[in-house]
Amino acid sequence: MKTTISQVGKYTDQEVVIGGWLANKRSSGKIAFLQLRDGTGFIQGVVVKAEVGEEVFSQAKNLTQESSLYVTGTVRSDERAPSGFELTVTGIEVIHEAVDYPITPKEHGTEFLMDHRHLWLRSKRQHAVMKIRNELIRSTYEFFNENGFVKVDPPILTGSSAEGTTNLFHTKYFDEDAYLSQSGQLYMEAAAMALGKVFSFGPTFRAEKSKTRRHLIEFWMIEPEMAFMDHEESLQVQEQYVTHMIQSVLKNCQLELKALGRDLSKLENIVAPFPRITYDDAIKFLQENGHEIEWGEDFGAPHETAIAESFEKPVFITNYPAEIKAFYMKPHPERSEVVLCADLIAPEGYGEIIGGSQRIDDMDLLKQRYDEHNLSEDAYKWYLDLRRYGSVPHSGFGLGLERTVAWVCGLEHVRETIPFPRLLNRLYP
Ligand SMILES: NC(=O)C[C@H]([NH3+])C(=O)NS(=O)(=O)OC[C@H]1O[C@@H](n2cnc3c(N)ncnc32)[C@H](O)[C@@H]1O
Ligand SMILES: [Mg+2]
Repeated sequence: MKTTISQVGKYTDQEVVIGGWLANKRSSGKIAFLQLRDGTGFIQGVVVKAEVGEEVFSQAKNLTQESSLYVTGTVRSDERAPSGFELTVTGIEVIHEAVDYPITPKEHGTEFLMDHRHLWLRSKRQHAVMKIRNELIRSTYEFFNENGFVKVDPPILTGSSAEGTTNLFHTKYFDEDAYLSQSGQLYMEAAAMALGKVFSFGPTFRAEKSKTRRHLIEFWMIEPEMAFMDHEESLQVQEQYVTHMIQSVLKNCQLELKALGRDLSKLENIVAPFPRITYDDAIKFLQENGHEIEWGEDFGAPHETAIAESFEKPVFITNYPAEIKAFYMKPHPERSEVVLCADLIAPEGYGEIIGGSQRIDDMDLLKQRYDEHNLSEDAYKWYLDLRRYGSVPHSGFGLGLERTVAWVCGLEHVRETIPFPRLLNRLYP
């Protein structure tokens, strides 16, 4: 019976054929242990010379790392195995012999691994990260579909910037200037006026010269937008969404979390509601704890980490100064110097995973912001039309997928959270 490693449990004590690769091997004169992988998982194949005879045993002994092969064997339950099963090998058919596979079982430096990302992706650790990334994506669609949101895909090639013009990727659109999308938000606002509650999921681009463990040049963002919902209602959607994702990973990715050595107690208590702290109180907290920071300044990574350390769940920091936030954010009704926004800061030093706000819904105020931010009325005329024809209160947010993957997996750097990371000075492979 041809099957995959993830399905062997259905064939205990039966003979199966698995197509895969040799991830690693150790052997003695009488027995060989083959670490096999097939993309769906990992399993150990045991080859006993006395049982398989000289020819098969010699094949096993001569197998090279990452050679592709078909293995025939009997599935055995084994509670010591991570998957709960092992294979008693009875036959080997080599498909293609891999010679001198560069990523050997010994330690390798980061740059070496990044230069071989197209192969590094095969390792058990990267496999676990990609499976958790997949679960975060799957549970995202599940949450928004179950809550009446419609998937809408904003353009990647745009003529405008949502998050300021300092980190835009320019390109030509025939004879016109164009930019790779920094955020689909403005288009999602138009979609929300047509469909009520919408969400996007796609790549976004920031030409930021930030060389930190949290910054990618190309990253994937989930951007929900909700007509008739105010700032607080949006925060409730955010905390329910993050809760759903985390609990889904805990339910469906135990094997992968174990492979990463992740402390599950750090994730088990991640359930709504999440704490909220105002920007004002965050500034006071930092000043009282020895940080040199004045009201009006933005938070850096050390500030976010210090604030988050006071909480075991992600914490919303709300109502930042208007001066340090984007043009589209709605001013606080009683304090025009702050805006109705929030960043969601993950625990354990993982920093900002969500940025969101209630949007300006008044046309004159938005026009005033265009002037203040030197935005071209032509490029943004369509965005103003959303306030000209049936404007409504509306809110939305953007969750960075890779930062969320880093937090959930307990990873040191976002480079491991995306199949082919684009970092400062890295466009290969
Ligand atoms: N629809 C919205 O309201 C989203 C809004 N226009 C926006 O882009 N907000 S954000 O710039 O804070 O980015 C949102 C999130 O996107 C992530 N982000 C933002 N920039 C990056 C980089 N450079 N690398 C990785 N992840 C990044 C991070 O989690 C942020 O919290
Ligand atoms: Mg932000």
